[in-house]
Amino acid sequence: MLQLCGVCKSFRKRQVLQGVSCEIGEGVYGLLGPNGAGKTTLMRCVVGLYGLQGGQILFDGKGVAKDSGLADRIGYLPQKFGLFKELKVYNMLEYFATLKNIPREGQRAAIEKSLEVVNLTERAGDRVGALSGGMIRRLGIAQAVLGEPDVILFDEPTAGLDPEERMRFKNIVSSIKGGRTILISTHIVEDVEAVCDHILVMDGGEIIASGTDAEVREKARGKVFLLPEAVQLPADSFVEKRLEGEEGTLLRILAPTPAKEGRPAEPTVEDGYMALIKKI
Ligand SMILES: Nc1ncnc2c1ncn2[C@@H]1O[C@H](COP(=O)(O)OP(=O)(O)OP(=O)(O)O)[C@@H](O)[C@H]1O
Repeated sequence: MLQLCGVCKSFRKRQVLQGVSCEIGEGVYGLLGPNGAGKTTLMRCVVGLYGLQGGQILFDGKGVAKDSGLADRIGYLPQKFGLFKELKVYNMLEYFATLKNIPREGQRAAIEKSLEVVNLTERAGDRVGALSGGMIRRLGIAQAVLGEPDVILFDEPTAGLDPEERMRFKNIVSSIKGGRTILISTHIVEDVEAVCDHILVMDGGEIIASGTDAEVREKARGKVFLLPEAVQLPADSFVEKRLEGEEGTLLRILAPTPAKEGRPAEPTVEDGYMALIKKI
């Protein structure tokens, strides 16, 4: 169990995390937020890369910063995953296994397992530089899951991936999720919807909502409408989509008050997220 208690982080005088508090237990958690919300900063605090200006982060009741053995129980895929392009895939994972203090005699089995998880077994002998972008991301995932850590953090794991690779990522998460904590940061709702048991919505350095996908969806209940394109939009509304149908062109909008000439629509998780972010 990870417990974040009033976590504050500043860069010079600029406070980026405004006292983040939440509990992250077993299961898959999606950390959703727009660019600049503070997701990467929060993850970097959890893995101990940043010191805090206030609050604390506890893992199974112990302070993350104080227990040096804790880092070995956390796997992390950073947003920008540094590479040694000249190394072979297997040797790169061997290097990470050593950094993670996996005993020498257990390294081969651990590396083979992680390559299997990400479906890169066949590429173990290839140079890292010869892999495609999607495969490189999978190699990053392989190093994060190496040694089967209790907590795994994925920072924007699907950014820039094609639909097939995004699907593959979701399958990987489903295959490794039992008995551990997985936190996935993204601004793409669709990527967390299918795999996450719990969603944390972050904005302006704060967790502004926390709940299941059904609970996030409910945030937009009574605020989603379909209305003809020609009709004047209600004040403070936000157009989500343009749809072509038998009734002509319709706009799917989020609005704080019922739209005249519009009919209510069933909210999605994306609607709930947008309602929270746009404060509708
Ligand atoms: N090392 C740093 N020095 C100064 N400011 C920083 C640093 N890292 C992040 N910030 C600032 O903190 C804020 C939050 O950034 P962060 O990268 O954590 O957000 P994010 O939610 O991960 O966004 P994105 O989805 O774009 O990656 C931004 O305004 C950013 O400019």
